[in-house]
Amino acid sequence: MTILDEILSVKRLEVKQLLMNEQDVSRETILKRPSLFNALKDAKKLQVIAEIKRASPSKGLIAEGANPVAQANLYEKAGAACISVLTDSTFFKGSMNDLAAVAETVRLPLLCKDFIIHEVQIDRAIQAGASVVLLIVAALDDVTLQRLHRYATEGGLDVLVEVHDVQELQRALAIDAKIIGVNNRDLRTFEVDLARTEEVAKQFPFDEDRVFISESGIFNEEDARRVATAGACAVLVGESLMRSASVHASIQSLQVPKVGVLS
Ligand SMILES: O=C(O)c1ccccc1NCC(=O)[C@H](O)[C@H](O)COP(=O)(O)O
Repeated sequence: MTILDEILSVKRLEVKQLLMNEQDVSRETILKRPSLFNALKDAKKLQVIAEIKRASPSKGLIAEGANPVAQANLYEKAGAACISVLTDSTFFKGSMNDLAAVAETVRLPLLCKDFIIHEVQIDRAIQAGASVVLLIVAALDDVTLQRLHRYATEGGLDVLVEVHDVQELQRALAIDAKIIGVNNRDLRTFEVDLARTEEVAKQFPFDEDRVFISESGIFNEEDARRVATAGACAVLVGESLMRSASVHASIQSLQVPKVGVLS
């Protein structure tokens, strides 16, 4: 059993619980946030999606006592383009309360980073103030992927569709995903390799309608330059920012010039 299988079995139980309380769920959101797609598309420099990450299956505790609101404020002041909040509690020690608290303070696009398998989780993300949700291709069959993508888009959300290889990229393109991220972390071995971004980039249809993001294992300017050279317009960064002594300096160092891939 892979870690993703383990996580998904917990998510199925969580969804059952959420559905028992479904009458509480509305798709109301309080604040309209800027579009993540536009923020990434128009920027001249590599953009940073800065993640609030207390712990992870691969690294254990990273910053257990971190205050998500204080961290999000640091990210916003340092020039992050989007804040990502890990809301899973079992494996990442996050929560929907973290997301809701961050939503009250920052005005940036806000990503609910979880393992979404059902519409009810999207409703909860909207309710907590998210403007972006993550759909992981490896976690979903094609029909469910398309259904959840449409549901989130119709709910006014941006959707980050995560892939690990070229096959998954083709599945993301088949549903016309606009924001596609390559996760550099192998969810079976936890091995991180930025070559994943480079491999997928070779088959990525760079055009005005799509943005390409590199996720995981970005620690320094050299990493940022490498994925920017491959065509990424943004990086999603958790651990290195959570451990950074100067979030401002770290984020600034990742904002390297974007490399034009459009012909
Ligand atoms: O981080 C993990 O160990 C992990 C394990 C299994 C599934 C997902 C996992 N991480 C989620 C993420 O996508 C990362 O938090 C995100 O890309 C940031 O990665 P990093 O900068 O390496 O912390």
